[in-house]
Parts: sequence; C-alpha cells; structure tokens
Amino acid sequence: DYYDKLGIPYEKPWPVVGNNLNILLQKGSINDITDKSYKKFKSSKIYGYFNFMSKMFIVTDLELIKKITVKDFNHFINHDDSIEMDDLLTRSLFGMRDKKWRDMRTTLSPIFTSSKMKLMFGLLSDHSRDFTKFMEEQVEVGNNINVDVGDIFKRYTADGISTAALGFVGNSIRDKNSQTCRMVQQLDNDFNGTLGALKFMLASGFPKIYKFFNIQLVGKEVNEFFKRVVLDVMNERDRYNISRPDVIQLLLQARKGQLEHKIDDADVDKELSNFSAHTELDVSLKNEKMSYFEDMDWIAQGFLFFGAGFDTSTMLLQSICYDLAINLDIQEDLIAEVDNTRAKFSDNLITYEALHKMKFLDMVVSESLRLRPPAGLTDRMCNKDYEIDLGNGRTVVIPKGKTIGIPIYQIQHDPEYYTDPETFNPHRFSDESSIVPGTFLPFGMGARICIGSRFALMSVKLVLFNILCKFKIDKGEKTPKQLTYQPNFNFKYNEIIYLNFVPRN
Ligand code: HEM
Repeated sequence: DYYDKLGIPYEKPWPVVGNNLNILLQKGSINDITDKSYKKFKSSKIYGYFNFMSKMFIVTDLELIKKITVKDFNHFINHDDSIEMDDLLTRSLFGMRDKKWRDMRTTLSPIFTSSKMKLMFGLLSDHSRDFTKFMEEQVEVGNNINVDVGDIFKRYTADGISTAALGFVGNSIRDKNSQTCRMVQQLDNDFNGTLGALKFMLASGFPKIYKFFNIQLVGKEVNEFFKRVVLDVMNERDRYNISRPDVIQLLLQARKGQLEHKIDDADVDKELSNFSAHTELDVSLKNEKMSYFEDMDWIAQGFLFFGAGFDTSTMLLQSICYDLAINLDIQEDLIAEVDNTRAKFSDNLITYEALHKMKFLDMVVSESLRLRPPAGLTDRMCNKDYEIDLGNGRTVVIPKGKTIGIPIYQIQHDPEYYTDPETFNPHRFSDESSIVPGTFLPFGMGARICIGSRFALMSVKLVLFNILCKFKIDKGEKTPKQLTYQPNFNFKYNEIIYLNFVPRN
C-alpha cells in the first residue's frame, strides 16, 4: 500500500520481484513494462514502480523532468546509489556522487568541448577511413553480404575509443583475437550476458547479498587491462614528454591540474549548431586543482569512456544502418548529401566543419536517436525530500533516498509529441522549432547529461559518411523484419542485424 498512501498510481507488484516478473520469466523487456505503465499512468505526472523490493517513481511530466534535472538539480545530483557496484563503476563519473562528482565533471568537461573534438577529429577520420578500406577488402572475398553489423561496429567503436580516447591502437577490426577485441567480448559478457544480467538483478534487487558475496560485475581481466592501460599510457607520456591529441592527454593535464576549467566553445557551437549536440551546463564550484583524486579515479574514467562509449555508439550505428536499408528513399537523399559534400574534398578527406554542416546526416542521426535510443531510461536519486505539485491542489513528497526514473524511450515515442512515432522519418528534425522542448533526450538532460555526446556523434557521423562514399546499405535474406528488445534491463535487440554492403561504382 506504499503508493496508495501517497495517492499515486502503480501496477500491482509480485512479492520479492515487484513489477519485474515478466523480465524474470523472459516474457518482456524493461521497455515493454515501462511502455504499458507510461501509457496507462501518463496523465498522473508520476507513477510508482517496484524494482524488486525497492520503490521507484517514474516521472512522465515534461516540466517536472526539467525541474528535476535542471532547476532543482540540487535535490537530484546523483544516479541511483543504492546499487552496490565495483570500484571501477562507483568511481567513474556516472557513479560518482555530490562534490566529488561536481569536481570530476568540472575537470572532465573541457575534454569534450567542440574545440577539443576538433583536435581529435584527425585520429577518428583516419580510423573511419581505415574501417571503410577494411569493408572494401571484404568485397574482394565476398564477406560484404549478410554482414553482422553489431559485430563490425562494435569493433569499429572500440578501436575508435582506444585510439582517440585512450591512446593505444586497438586493431580489433582486422584481428578478432586482438586484446581490445577480447576486452570488448569480455565486457559484453560481463554486462549483457546471462550471468551479467543475473548479477545486475542481484545488485539492484538484493544489494546486501551482492555485497556479502563481494560479487563484481566487471571481470578481473578487464579490471587489470584498464589499470595497466590508463596508468601506463599516462605515466609514459608524462615521463617522456610525449603529446598526442587524445583524451588521455587531456586526462593527464587534468590530473596535473593544468586543464583550463572554463567552457570556451560558445562560438564554435553557434557556428556549427547541430540538433543533437547539447550545451554543457556549468556545474563548477570554483576553479581549483582537483588534487585529491587518486589513480583509481583516473582509471575509472578511462574505463567508463570505453564501456559507456562502445556499446551505445554501436547500438546507434547498427540502428541507423538498419533503418537506412529499410528506407531506401531516405538513404538515397543521404547519399546525395554525402556526394555533394565529398565533391569539395580530394580523396573524400572531409573536414570537421564540413561534417558538422551536413544537415541531413544530422537529421538521420537525430531521428535514429529518437526512434531507437541506445539508453531508453535514466535515473536520479533524491537526496532531499522533494515536494511535487500533482495539480488540483494535490501534492506528493518524494522522500530522500528514493530513485526517480526518466522514461526517455516512451517520451520519444509519445504521439502527443511526435506524429506517427513508430515511423523512421528524419524530416521531423528539419525544423528544430517543431520539436517540443524536452521531448528529445537521448543523451539525458541537465547537468548530468552524457558528457561524451559530441565524441559519439563525431565518430558515428564520420563512419557513416565514409561508408556511404563507397557503399549502399541493403537488406538481404537474413535481415530481420523488425527489431525487438531482449527480456532484460538492457536496451539490446533480440535479433542479429545482417545487412549487405553493396559497392557503389
Ligand atoms: C550514442 C552514444 C551515447 C548515448 C546514446 C549515451 C547516452 C547517455 C545517457 C542517456 C546518459 C545519462 C544522462 C542523464 O542521466 O541525464 C549518459 C551518461 C554518460 N555518458 Fe553517454 N552516451 C553515449 C556515448 C558516450 C560516449 C562515447 C562516452 C565517452 C566517451 C559517454 C560517456 C558518458 C558519461 C561519462 C556519462 C555520465 C555523465 C555524468 O554522470 O556526469 N557516453 N550517456
């Protein structure tokens, strides 16, 4: 009767498993569950959700989401911290709390501004051209048909983050036995495999048991790998005065307190404003050297950039390619824009500015982020009792310590905000003013918005540009008719997406 007493609606829970029964019975995904309740309870602004035995509040009202993530952010600084997690996760920016989070966010924000992205552009451009060359080589041996795009893009994004963020060459595109490839596989198993799903359920549903058995989500091999890579690269650069335009260089500067804390990209952003790019909120307390961070904190950031980056960007890339193959008229329009742009450069060597001025490419990427958001749900932890006005003189207090959920997927599929929401239609992003503010949030919202969105967008757009210079993406006999979500807490497809890469002559 918890939610009854508060006067807010909820689905009747089952003992112990709460509202997660269908996931445990492998009958539905977290998205199916949220979908059903969102439609039923949307008008009440907020509804209750039993995540196993803990009580969550899912917010459906746009104004309220804005207040929670921006205006009243001080009540909701952290993500759900009731879950017991490994050191690598709790020390990462996503898991950090309160002042420590603010300090780390302030330290890291300058790394992901447009001007720093411009510095990394060359590394990612070389990488995406190399990937396209690899695909051309596949044509010669007939491996361009029925390509598992989840697999190849996983290797592309892992290598991209390795080279442009972590400062080492991954080589997993060409060598499936490379160390990076093994790490990707290992991480995939840790987070997405059956054992990973079970551990995650235990961590969120029964944190005491999880802690008692000292269970770790991230395997030992991955732990060791990141400890070695991040610290070794940083220390070597420091010792031998080596410089390279990548994230690790900036992390090194941050570690020494030499990275400027001001967000200086207003002009660049204005000039190259893209719909899916966001503006960073300044959360800094004051400019000070963050000297109290330990080595493990820097390792955790390196790990998060890799972990948070490769999975989400891979999901985005495979979704875009799938929808382009299904909607050939849209692909033709995109190819026309690609051809128009490449004509201005020799050997398809596009510049940072030209890539960001590709309007239709931005519309296609934005529409995919809307239709198939790689992260369909995010959360905040309430750290001070928070009163919500439910209308008609009714209020409810979210107690300190409870978690609220933001249903990104459902808002982006709501017919009140998007006409014909299940259709892939990039043209809805042709006029930004027609998008209802607060209804497009694939990277989250407010001060805790995804810090790597610019990096992800640059990497995804670059490889799409290069692929479409050389290939048309077609569906084949093994292409799934539709995409459905796995019955777990991740937003992963049940289907393997096979597509054909047909050379454009
Ligand atoms: C298409 C790709 C990506 C998507 C859709 C995505 C989505 C998200 C979302 C929804 C959040 C939570 C935001 C919130 O709660 O308001 C988040 C947080 C985060 N993302 Fe991403 N992300 C992507 C790529 C990346 C990349 C490439 C990196 C790193 C290089 C990255 C690093 C992070 C970090 C560090 C956070 C935590 C930020 C904080 O708590 O201050 N993400 N992301």
